[in-house]
Parts: sequence; structure tokens; C-alpha cells
Amino acid sequence: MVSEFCRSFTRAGTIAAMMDPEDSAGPDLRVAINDAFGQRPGVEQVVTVRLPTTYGEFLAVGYLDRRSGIEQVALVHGDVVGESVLTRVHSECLTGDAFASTHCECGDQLSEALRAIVAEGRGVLVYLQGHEGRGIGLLGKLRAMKLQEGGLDTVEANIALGLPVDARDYGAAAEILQDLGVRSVRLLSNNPRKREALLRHGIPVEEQVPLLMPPRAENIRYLRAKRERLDHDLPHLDSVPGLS
Ligand SMILES: Nc1nc2c(ncn2[C@@H]2O[C@H](COP(=O)(O)OP(=O)(O)OP(=O)(O)O)[C@@H](O)[C@H]2O)c(=O)[nH]1
Ligand SMILES: [Zn+2]
Repeated sequence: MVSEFCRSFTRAGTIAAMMDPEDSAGPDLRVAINDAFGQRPGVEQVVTVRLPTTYGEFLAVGYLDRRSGIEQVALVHGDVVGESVLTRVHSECLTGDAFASTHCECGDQLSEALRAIVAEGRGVLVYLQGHEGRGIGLLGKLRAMKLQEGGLDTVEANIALGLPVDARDYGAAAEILQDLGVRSVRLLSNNPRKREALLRHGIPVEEQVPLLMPPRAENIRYLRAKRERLDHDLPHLDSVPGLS
């Protein structure tokens, strides 16, 4: 009876209520409570709040990834419990997402994904912190960008720095999608490795929905390197008038 109470006490809904930011117990105490009850999930829902945006209305669902300590957030639009949910799993890119850098196309993709999800009437965007620079961090990425100014491509630059070409893990994203009740996705991405990673983590990907952004003079070389060296599906780069 007591152990049954403990089990239900640590279920996601209860944890969500416990983790309200106005609650005086911090994440560390709550993690300790869960540990004491032998519960060790990867991600835990912490808080849900309405997030009106210029694209439309979302719920921001905040998670704590207990393994890494990284805070994550999913933006949810409409009822996403079920199959075939339009989903974007977006790797953090401070320079592209926040500063509108044209070195990469991340900022354009973020906007387009949110727009597409609202147009669809339902969908999820999981915004993955810890993925900055394909997992090498912000300073690593800035150093890699510096090397690209000197002529290396995006893959060569990581290697020259002695860093992995792609160190991203999608386990937290898969757990977040499962927690939200998403049973299968239509994945907004041009990266077949992302699709395979989600599949490995138990998320059925029914379809890979292209998220092709018009290339710019500043990023055409970078995009071509992603296509040639990282297998991204970027067919629109074949004939871009005015861009060599
Ligand atoms: N190491 C490195 N990372 C970069 C560079 N430019 C952008 N990034 C990071 O690349 C990540 C996005 O990965 P991409 O390879 O652009 O795209 P993807 O997420 O794998 O695939 P899509 O789903 O099609 O967008 C973000 O975390 C960016 O910070 C770069 O020059 N070097
Ligand atoms: Zn970027």
C-alpha cells in the first residue's frame, strides 16, 4: 500500500505539480525524493505554461533531463496525443535562432517549423539545449566557424579542433515525445541521421517532411558541405541562380 502510494506519488503528473517553480522545493530535492523511491526516469516534466507567439498559441512544457542536468522545452500546439504528429526536433543554435545569423539556416528553419505546426493545427517542437554546434558547444562552434572562414568545411573544422563531427544524442527528445503522448511523428528535417536516431530511441517516423530554406550567398557552401559530407537531403541546392 505504501509502495503503491510512492509509485503514484512520483508519476509525471504529480511530479509536474511538485515542480511548479513557485514550489519551494528545488529540482535537487525532488530528484532526491524520486531516488529515494527508486524512480529514475530520464526526463521529468517540470512545468507547463501558455506561450502565445507571433506564430500562434503554444504550450511550453519544461523538462529536466536528470542524466545530463540540462533543462529542455517542448512547444506544443493542439492535441498531440496520437499518431502522425508533425514534429520538429530542433538543435539549439544561438547564432542562427536568436541572432538570425546567415552562416546556417537554423533560424529560418525554426520559424518555418513553428509556422507549419500552427498551419497543421497540431504539432510539437522540441528545442534541444546541449545540441549547440552539433553537440560541441557554443565556443566550439564559434571556433569551427572561424576555421571555415579560413577555408575548411564544417566537417573538417570540427576534426581540426579534435572534436566530434556530430555528438548529438536524441534520447531526451524521444522521452519528451513519449511523455507528451506522441506515438509516431512526421519529422520536419532534412537529416536522415536524425530520423534514424529517433527510430533507435523508439519513436516511429512515418515520414520525413523536408524543411528546405532558400540558400543564401553566405551559407551555400556550408549547406553543400552538409549535403556532401553529412548526407542531408538538400535537393534544392542543385541549381541556385546567382549562387556559385
Ligand atoms: N559544429 C558546427 N555546428 C554548426 C555549424 N553551423 C551550425 N551548427 C549547428 O548545427 C546544429 C544544427 O544541425 P544541422 O546539421 O544544421 O541540421 P540538423 O538539425 O542535423 O538537420 P535538420 O533537421 O535538417 O535541420 C545546430 O546546433 C547549430 O548550432 C558549424 O559551422 N559547425
Ligand atoms: Zn545554426
